[in-house]
Amino acid sequence: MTSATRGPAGAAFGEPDPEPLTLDDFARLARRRLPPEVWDFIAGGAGRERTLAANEAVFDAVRLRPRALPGVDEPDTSVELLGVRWAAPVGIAPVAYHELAHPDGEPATAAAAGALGLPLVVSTFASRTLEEVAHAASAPLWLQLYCFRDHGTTLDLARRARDSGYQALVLTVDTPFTGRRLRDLRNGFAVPAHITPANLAGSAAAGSATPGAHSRLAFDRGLDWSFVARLHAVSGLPVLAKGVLTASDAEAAVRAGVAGVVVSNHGGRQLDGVPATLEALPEVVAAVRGRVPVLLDGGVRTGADILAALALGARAVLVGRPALYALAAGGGPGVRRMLALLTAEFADTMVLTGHPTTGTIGPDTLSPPRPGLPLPGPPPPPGPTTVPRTAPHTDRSHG
Ligand SMILES: Cc1cc2nc3c(=O)[nH]c(=O)nc-3n(C[C@H](O)[C@H](O)[C@H](O)COP(=O)(O)O)c2cc1C
Ligand SMILES: CCCCC(=O)C(=O)O
Repeated sequence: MTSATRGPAGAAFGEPDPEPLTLDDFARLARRRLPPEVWDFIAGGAGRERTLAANEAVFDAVRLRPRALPGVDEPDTSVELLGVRWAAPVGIAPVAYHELAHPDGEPATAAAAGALGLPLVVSTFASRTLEEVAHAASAPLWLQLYCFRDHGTTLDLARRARDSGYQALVLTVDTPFTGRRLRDLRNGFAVPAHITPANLAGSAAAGSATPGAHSRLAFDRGLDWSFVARLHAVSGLPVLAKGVLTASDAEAAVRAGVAGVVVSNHGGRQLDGVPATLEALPEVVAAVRGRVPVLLDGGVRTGADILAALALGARAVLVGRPALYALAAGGGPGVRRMLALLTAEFADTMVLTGHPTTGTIGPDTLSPPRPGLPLPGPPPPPGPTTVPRTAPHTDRSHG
């Protein structure tokens, strides 16, 4: 990454920004524009940031198998998720506080994603109300949920999502509290006072501007898998689990009735030292055995990365930081351009590997792992998995 005083491609500070051609270009532009502590909050990870680095490094180590004279004219990049067609197998991951990147916030992101027929997962910590985001959207919206100690707050969000036309809920299962993010601790990072979690206004969970401290006070650490059924019961919406990295958690999620699993390490922001998501994907895909779709997020930065994730069994991927970087670099039009670049790269990669549709992308699209490279191996053989017992279905609300 270039320093804050150098522009993309080494342009000296003060020169006009060149047109971004890659997602990495958007990151460089964002870094120049954002206050350093906001950049650190977005870009950073937990602990020594080993998992954060691994997410991209494992994608970088993938080697694709090309197809000579592929005979593919216009590939069909679309996929179907929960009965709905996405224009390409990529959506925007739930990311808190889009207003940190640009005052237009989540509605701008939603409009950009909608223009390309791609979904947006709205965060519990969105800086605009979920109703306002729905108003700006024209492609599927899902709502990500954290479960607060006051379950009523979370269940209300689920009902509001249903009433506003959201098509699914995404329960984040890797965050009993936010991880130890050393950059934020060193910077004393707090969300600026004018940016608030709009959907929590007036609730007991509205809390403080310091995400780490707030999560330790407000999130329900006693949550168990029975909450999946509870969310479905109050909203009627399909519920996906986000933050699954192992076969046993995948099995627990499927038994709890999820409609999908998102292989995620929260962008390296939770437990430092866990595998890169592409490494974890084969184990989860093998455990899920096709019962529900598997998505992946973490480190996806090119169209080839999307292809690699699909080759190893993901139905679709989500991008997190690139959305905020593009928003910082160019508002809604920036996000639109970022998504257009990513999907165009993916379409090119489909042609060059000989795939007319996403359905044919399989493991034979990748070269086998080479010794010494951190590449995902073949999925482990199916076998018994240890599943934590799901607690009886009780209402655990405290208020
Ligand atoms: C600034 C920031 C805020 C995030 N906020 C949330 C959130 O509110 N809920 C959630 O489930 N995940 C959140 N995530 C994690 C993302 O959903 C996603 O897992 C991760 O960013 C994917 O990795 P990528 O950024 O490398 O694409 C956040 C990530 C970032 C960078
Ligand atoms: C309490 C805000 C949590 C946002 C989040 O999930 C993240 O920063 O990774």
